[in-house]
Amino acid sequence: MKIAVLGAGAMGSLYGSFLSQSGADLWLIDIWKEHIEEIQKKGITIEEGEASYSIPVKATIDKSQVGPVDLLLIFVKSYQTKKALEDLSPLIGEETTFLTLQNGLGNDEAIVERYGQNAILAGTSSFGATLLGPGRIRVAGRGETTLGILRGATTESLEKVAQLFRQSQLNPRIEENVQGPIWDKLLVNVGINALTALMQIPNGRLLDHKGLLYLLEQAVREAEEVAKALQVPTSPQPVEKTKKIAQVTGHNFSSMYQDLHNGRRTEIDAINGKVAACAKSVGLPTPVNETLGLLIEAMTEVKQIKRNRSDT
Ligand SMILES: NC(=O)C1=CN([C@@H]2O[C@H](COP(=O)(O)OP(=O)(O)OC[C@H]3O[C@@H](n4cnc5c(N)ncnc54)[C@H](OP(=O)(O)O)[C@@H]3O)[C@@H](O)[C@H]2O)C=CC1
Ligand SMILES: CC(C)(CO)C(=O)C(=O)O
Repeated sequence: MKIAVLGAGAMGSLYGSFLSQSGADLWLIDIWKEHIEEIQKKGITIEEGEASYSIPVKATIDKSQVGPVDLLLIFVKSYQTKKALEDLSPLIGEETTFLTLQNGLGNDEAIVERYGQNAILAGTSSFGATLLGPGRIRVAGRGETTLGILRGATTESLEKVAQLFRQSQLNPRIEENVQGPIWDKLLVNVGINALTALMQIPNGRLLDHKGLLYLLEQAVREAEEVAKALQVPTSPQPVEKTKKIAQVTGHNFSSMYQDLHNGRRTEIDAINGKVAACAKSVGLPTPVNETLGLLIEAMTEVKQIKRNRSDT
């Protein structure tokens, strides 16, 4: 199978290097020249626990070098998705299947809007990774990959992708309705990410303060009500699950904390912002999610974080 990963950051490099070990013809594509040049020279260097190892992977900034692929895995940040989908003609043929494992809502819609004629898969990843520098990532933890059909794909093609993920130690789990796990993950991010970013605290500290815990619970409950109204089959007890994850990842800094800390934009629009937007469409109030969205937006301005040329 010929595969391209668009967005070779923390997660793209992790998935790309693992998938390449299954023998797939795999390409990493990114806009960051220095990173790609380092991968071309040394492969992806992975730190995991005390171990450090390198996996050779083909990498390029030039899509025309790759040609049409069977599977295109999108791993840019959610605010980069629309722009990243613009110029994919060298990679896309009639048989190309898209796959998004990005966080938040709206990535799948953006792919459907532009490439609705192609087969599209979606899912979630509970692996964790950080980009350390050009050609180098740290795998923070291994988890599982949920996979499901969004549009146009056959169960055979989904199983073929799952089989490849199995061989690549990416622990796939096929889901009948993939919106369920996408929202399950969203509910956790809704409760943890913005609050930790605003307070500049690790995840576990949310549990130590009555007020923060209240806001976490309210944000998740509001989003749960929206999911119910939209008839998304989420798992039970999302508030308890979110608190448990805050506890288990107690010393970790959330991705939104890290983005703000590193002077980057956040995925707030695809997380709390999208919950608030979906709520409006079904006539539900989401005051806590709206407030968190406004505060992160203000913080982004206060820190004078600029949009990249790759963002929408
Ligand atoms: N990191 C994690 O542990 C997890 C992340 N996720 C989700 O996965 C997604 C990716 O996250 P992550 O890997 O951390 O993000 P990163 O920012 O590390 O990686 C994204 C990469 O895509 C590049 N990029 C941007 N636009 C384009 C484009 N048009 N074409 C090619 N490459 C482009 C970026 O370059 P530049 O930096 O120059 O913009 C960057 O190198 C997000 O939705 C995130 O929420 C999900 C689970 C865990
Ligand atoms: C689960 C959690 C909150 C872990 O930090 C996460 O997914 C994130 O930081 O984006």
